[in-house]
Amino acid sequence: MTQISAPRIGIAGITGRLGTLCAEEAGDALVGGLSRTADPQRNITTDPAALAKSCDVVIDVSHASTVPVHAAAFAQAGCAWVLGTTGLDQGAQDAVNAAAQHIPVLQAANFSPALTLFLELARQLGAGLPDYDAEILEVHHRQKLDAPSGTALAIGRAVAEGRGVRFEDVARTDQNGRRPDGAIGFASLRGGQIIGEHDLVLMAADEQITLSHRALDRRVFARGALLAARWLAGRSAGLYTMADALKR
Ligand SMILES: NC(=O)C1=CN([C@@H]2O[C@H](COP(=O)(O)OP(=O)(O)OC[C@H]3O[C@@H](n4cnc5c(N)ncnc54)[C@H](OP(=O)(O)O)[C@@H]3O)[C@@H](O)[C@H]2O)C=CC1
Ligand SMILES: O=C(O)C1=N[C@H](C(=O)O)C[C@H](O)C1
Repeated sequence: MTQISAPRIGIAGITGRLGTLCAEEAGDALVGGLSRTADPQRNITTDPAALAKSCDVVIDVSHASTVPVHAAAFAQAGCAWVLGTTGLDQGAQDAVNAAAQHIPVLQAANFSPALTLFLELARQLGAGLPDYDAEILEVHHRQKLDAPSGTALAIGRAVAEGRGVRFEDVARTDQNGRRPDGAIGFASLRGGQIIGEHDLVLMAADEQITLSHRALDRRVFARGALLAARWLAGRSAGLYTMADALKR
């Protein structure tokens, strides 16, 4: 691994809510971005291969449908990839895993430092309270496209991992019928301009515990994405997490 001291950064989804903030946080390190509409004056292209050639690392906060194409282009160019886009289907996730054989990829549904620690606490709660009913509630702005949020799914995976069960066997998004033992349930609310709220609730007959996170400023994600990009550029190929980047 050759750590790059001042990596050149590109942003996929640069015109979006989070992409705009990432561009601001990148400052002079920003090389350009990806959009469905090119803007040569800002070095915004529609071609992922062209962006990747001019960058050491791309922060990707765009749309799940772009993931397979980005995976192939960035792997081909040898460009590091910080992937924050959520709503990936299994095909897109397979493309991410394949790219990580060739380039360093840091995938995080949530770039917040506190939320990253939340995942570790969720794992511990899952392990320590294996028989409690686990429910995850997430609330987001009215424009959000995917549900449950990527973060909610990551919290659910952490609880399942703590319990030593396959997430796919216990995840429950449909609340109809009697609650199966061991299920990990999800509920989503959409409205207003809520930046991102996540609660993990573990319930027994005689007590309950709630772990809560509230994003108060979307910039927390942008700052985390930049930290991840600077940490990732120049690393060996592999699939990394936000927890890796935050290790002291
Ligand atoms: N990891 C994290 O911490 C966080 C992750 N996210 C995730 O980042 C992603 C972007 O979020 P956000 O910035 O709020 O979203 P926006 O919709 O504001 O931005 C996404 C951008 O992606 C581009 N895009 C490319 N292809 C498509 C497509 N088919 N449909 C829609 N947009 C497309 C659009 O740019 P153009 O029109 O110029 O092509 C758009 O502006 C989401 O998946 C979200 O869940 C969000 C917050 C935090
Ligand atoms: O779309 C958003 O806004 C957010 N998406 C991420 C997710 O799906 O978990 C992270 C954050 O909650 C904001």
